[in-house]
Amino acid sequence: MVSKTTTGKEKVTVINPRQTKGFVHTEAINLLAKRGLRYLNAGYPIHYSGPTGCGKTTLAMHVASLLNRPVILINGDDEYSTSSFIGGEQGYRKHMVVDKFVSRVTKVDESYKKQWVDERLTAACRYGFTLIYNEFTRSRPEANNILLSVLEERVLPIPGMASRTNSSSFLKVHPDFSAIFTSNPEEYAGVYRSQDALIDRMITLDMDYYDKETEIAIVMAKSGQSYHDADIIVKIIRKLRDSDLCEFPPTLRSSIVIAKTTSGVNDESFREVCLDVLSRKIGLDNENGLKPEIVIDDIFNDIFKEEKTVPDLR
Ligand SMILES: Nc1ncnc2c1ncn2[C@@H]1O[C@H](COP(=O)(O)OP(=O)(O)OP(=O)(O)O)[C@@H](O)[C@H]1O
Repeated sequence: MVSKTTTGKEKVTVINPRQTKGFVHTEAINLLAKRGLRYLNAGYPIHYSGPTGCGKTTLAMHVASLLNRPVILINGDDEYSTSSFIGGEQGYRKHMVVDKFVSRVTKVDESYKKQWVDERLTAACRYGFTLIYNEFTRSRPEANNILLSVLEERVLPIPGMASRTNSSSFLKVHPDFSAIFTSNPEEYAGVYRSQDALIDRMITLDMDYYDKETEIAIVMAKSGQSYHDADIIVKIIRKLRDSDLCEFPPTLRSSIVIAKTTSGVNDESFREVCLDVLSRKIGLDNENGLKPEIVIDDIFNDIFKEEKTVPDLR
């Protein structure tokens, strides 16, 4: 889907998004993309908020590709500070003039200048790229504060840059700059509560796991499984997800892994793969005291009794 380039002298990696070949379009996905584009085109940042593995990042990349601008990706991180986003003065640039105009006399004129290096937010604001800030609540709110004026006043304060460039310490945000945020409201470890002022500046579009037909279409596209087998895999995952027996509800990712590592529901390793992928989600000491094997076999029995051909699962 992406090809990467770097912006001029900066070390920032820019992704040139293209329409993905494997990207699945269904009514639910197209509607979320359309809603997002509506606000982005009106100049507002958007925020896809939903549980782990529901498809936020893939959707954000797809929406960004529709904007047809290069993309800069930031993944939220607790270690980030403001300079991780805007950049800073790094190293020196040496300027040397060697003058040999008069024979036998060499004049050397050397000067050193500190060199400003843009980081990702500065590059996106300067060139009008699309910023995808994935899982932004994993960064500390103090680090994210820099975004407040970018999103509202469309200026990026860059302390320290003015002295070097003799220009203003504010960068006017390019009119083509757009921002797409993602976060997981259910995550409680390693995340921060986002400041209200930041949330207030973006349009939050809530996501949930996709509907069954969308999940089947994605599993088929990712694995090449038949509709019949993708349907059964998705049923197993959704039953488990809705059962309240899981410590970590299985996601679309689990369906894709099972579909990609087996030849289908008749594969002799199918049950084993399901157990490998799903046991930790169920939890070894789940509250109901049920062993993962028992939970999975119950779900298999429920699902396969509806099927005409019951595969040999053991
Ligand atoms: N529309 C789609 N077309 C094809 N594949 C998709 C689509 N949506 C999601 N997927 C696939 O589903 C899986 C999960 O999607 P994604 O990584 O976007 O979820 P996420 O919500 O960002 O996850 P996390 O919260 O863990 O970051 C990925 O393998 C992705 O390729």
